[in-house]
Amino acid sequence: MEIMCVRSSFMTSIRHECHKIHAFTNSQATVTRASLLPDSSSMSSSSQALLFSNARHGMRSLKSGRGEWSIKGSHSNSRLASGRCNIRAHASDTTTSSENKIEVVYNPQKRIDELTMELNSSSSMAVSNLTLFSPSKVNVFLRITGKRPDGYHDLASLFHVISLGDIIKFSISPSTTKDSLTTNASGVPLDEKNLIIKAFNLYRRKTGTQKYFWVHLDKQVPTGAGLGGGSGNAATALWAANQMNGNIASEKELQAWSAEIGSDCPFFFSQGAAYCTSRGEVVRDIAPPISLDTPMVLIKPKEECSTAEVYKLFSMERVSKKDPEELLREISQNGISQNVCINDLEPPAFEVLPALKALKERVAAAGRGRYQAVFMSGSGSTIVGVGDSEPPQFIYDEEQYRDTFISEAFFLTRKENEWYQQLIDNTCSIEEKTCL
Ligand SMILES: C[C@](O)(CO)[C@H](O)COP(=O)(O)OP(=O)(O)OC[C@H]1O[C@@H](n2ccc(N)nc2=O)[C@H](O)[C@@H]1O
Ligand SMILES: Nc1ncnc2c1ncn2[C@@H]1O[C@H](COP(=O)(O)OP(=O)(O)OP(=O)(O)O)[C@@H](O)[C@H]1O
Repeated sequence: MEIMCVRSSFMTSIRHECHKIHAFTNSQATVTRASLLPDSSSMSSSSQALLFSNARHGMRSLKSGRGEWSIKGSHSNSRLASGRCNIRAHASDTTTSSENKIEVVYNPQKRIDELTMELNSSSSMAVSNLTLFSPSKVNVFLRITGKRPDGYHDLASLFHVISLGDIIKFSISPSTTKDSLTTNASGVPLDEKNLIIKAFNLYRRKTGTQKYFWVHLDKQVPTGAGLGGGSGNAATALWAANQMNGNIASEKELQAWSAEIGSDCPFFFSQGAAYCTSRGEVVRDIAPPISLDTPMVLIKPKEECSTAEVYKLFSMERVSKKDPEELLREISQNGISQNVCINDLEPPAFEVLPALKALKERVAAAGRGRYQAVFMSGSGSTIVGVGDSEPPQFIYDEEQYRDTFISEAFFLTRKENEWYQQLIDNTCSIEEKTCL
């Protein structure tokens, strides 16, 4: 018997599946012993800890008066990149003389595939509640190739979705006149200026639909960070509105419409890695050029960078001469390196925020040999170190960096007809890498 669960609802699933074990062994008998044997050798220690703790909760909640559930296995401290989440569980019914063992293999990716198929087969049915992960992005390189008459700049950039993201809960509102938005974050507008509300207005205008929404935005991505958090929210809201209206628009239509909200929005309708040109809205999907299990650290000082202000200070005299197509080829063939991670917005951003230049230089110097590349994302103010999930020690030690935002992240992709999924415990899994 093979039973699978989705990682994000691991605890619920394990409870459910343990009930099945119970029923399978003997519906009258009390299952008195079960053990979980995680395939721990291939999991990172943080994933193991989480699985062990969730498993314990699941088991405890099942424990009958006389029953005893236990978990076997031990944590390994080694941090291993490939995070298979298969777990083998043996349940035995010791009220009978024979040991009745069942193997339960938790294969999260298979479960995700299964759920996706279910969703696809009912894709014309509108849902009334939806919770989605809204990821952010980094610009692995960002070349500015010209100034346009409309005030925007032409760019050529390798964008990649990353695992740092917000959680957004959507439901259909009884209102026929307005959307309602709440959030945990201060400083994020809750009115028509919010990119989520802009996305709903756009969706209704384009499709002629009349549904209004209740939304709660649980913000984890800092604003003014060059991580496109707001743009990701807008793309996620368009996706949600479409789901809640029976998927009447195609992904391509959502992508094209989203350019009216912001230059970064259409990218989120790629599958996670894309070469973007024009003002950012011309999106060419590419195979992820960097291994998805490559860790990175995001370091953002408390000061924000305004995108408009950075572009205002930009000058074509300070740009790199490297051909962006060449940069893309190099990274696809040889992987990420400091040479390819060029961001033409660094000079103007460092003018807006002089301390950012020093931060980038210090991270690069302190992490030499540790990070394959250190660069600024978008218009700043996030500095990204690729190759390690920890910042250099001075970030923790020095008073000036006390309110610095620090997060580990991984590169992330999605499948067609599916939205991005949150990585459990922010840990990359090998299944996600092979499902591309
Ligand atoms: C820096 C990047 O994040 C790189 O991905 C993007 O270029 C910015 O994209 P975004 O935040 O979606 O930007 P938008 O909301 O479209 O534009 C904000 C402001 O940035 C400037 N802007 C933006 C994009 C672009 N290609 N050229 C520009 O000059 C414009 O002054 C614009 O008024
Ligand atoms: N849903 C939203 N989430 C965050 N900010 C929003 C949202 N809607 C509107 N905003 C406004 O947009 C500003 C920029 O936020 P955002 O997180 O997109 O910045 P960013 O990371 O610099 O984006 P980009 O990389 O696209 O330049 C915020 O200061 C906020 O006032």
